[in-house]
Amino acid sequence: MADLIIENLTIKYGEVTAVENLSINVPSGEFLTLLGPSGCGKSTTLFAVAGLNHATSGTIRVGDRILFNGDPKATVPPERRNIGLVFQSYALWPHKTVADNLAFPLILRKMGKSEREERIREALGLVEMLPYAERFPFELSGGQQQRVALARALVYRPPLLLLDEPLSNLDAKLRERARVWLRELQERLKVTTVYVTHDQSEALAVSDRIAVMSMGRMRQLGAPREIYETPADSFVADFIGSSNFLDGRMIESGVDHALVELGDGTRLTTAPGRAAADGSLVVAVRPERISVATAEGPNTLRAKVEQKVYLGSVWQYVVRSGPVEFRIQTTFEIDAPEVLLHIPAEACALFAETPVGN
Ligand SMILES: Nc1ncnc2c1ncn2[C@@H]1O[C@H](COP(=O)(O)OP(=O)(O)OP(=O)(O)O)[C@@H](O)[C@H]1O
Repeated sequence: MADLIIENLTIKYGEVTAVENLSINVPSGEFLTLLGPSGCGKSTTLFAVAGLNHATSGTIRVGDRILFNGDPKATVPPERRNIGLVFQSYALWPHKTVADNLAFPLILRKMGKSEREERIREALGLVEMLPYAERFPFELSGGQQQRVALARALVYRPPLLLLDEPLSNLDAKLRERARVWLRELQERLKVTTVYVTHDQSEALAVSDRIAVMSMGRMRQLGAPREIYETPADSFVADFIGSSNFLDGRMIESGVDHALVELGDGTRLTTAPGRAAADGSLVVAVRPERISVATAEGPNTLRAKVEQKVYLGSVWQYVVRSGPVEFRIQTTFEIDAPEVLLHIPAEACALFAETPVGN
């Protein structure tokens, strides 16, 4: 298996800069996810690694092997990159059986019949599809077809596996099961994997690390928990999970804490952070981190309950304190028109700007 190294990758389509100065190092055996909203450049990045589009500048290497460095003579064509690729559409050949679908990349590599048969058996065994070897794609469910597509990508034992929204054609239940299974398989094979999705819960569930992208740039790279709990900016705080963004101003900025004032005059002690030059800031706080308090104290505030929605496992509310409106979440029902809330200091991240980007 091998490291994937992307350095200063820029990809332009005429006036559009789809990817800008992207650098990521994916160590051997890692499961890295490119996560971001539609159009942020995830697929363009993945396609550049596969050699399916023309990068403008930068370097792409697998281990010591240069795949792209801007010099056309050094660019390795896609069929010689030896990368396993799985797309959203399974792209199986409809007129070939499952076994023949897997045989094709091996025939291209001029592999002999007996070795081919052994590899096909091994790959179908990995994805638990061995009994279906002689079926045609139309005789399989969507989930089974996706397993075959994965087996076809793995059959020649590539050092690098690229997956572009591979589960998005599956229904929600199957999708959840498939991601657990996919992650287990990847851990077993230790194949370096780059996974593209716009689904944050999928990214949090399967990845060793996540690269959050917006408008062609990487906003944050880190382990799922790090991305969720300490977002680098307000875009990440907004895109991963859900956050309240409360306008305020900096009263006191310390090394290990800050004191801010919200629009209703409430003062909150928060984690340290930045304000804009004029002292204005936004406090990002996740609905599930706000709790109902039993007595007034530091970081408590009284709010009117304006909306209530039952979501099955939790209740969600919109509450208001003066001009400050935010969402909270509880596992029990609040019946009163007013509620006393506690916002823990460590649950408050400060940013100089409200979220921008897509
Ligand atoms: N062949 C192309 N010609 C011109 N612009 C393109 C081309 N392919 C992609 N783009 C543009 O590049 C940007 C990034 O597209 P890309 O497909 O990488 O986004 P994405 O994050 O994968 O989105 P999605 O989740 O919708 O697939 C978009 O603005 C898109 O319109």
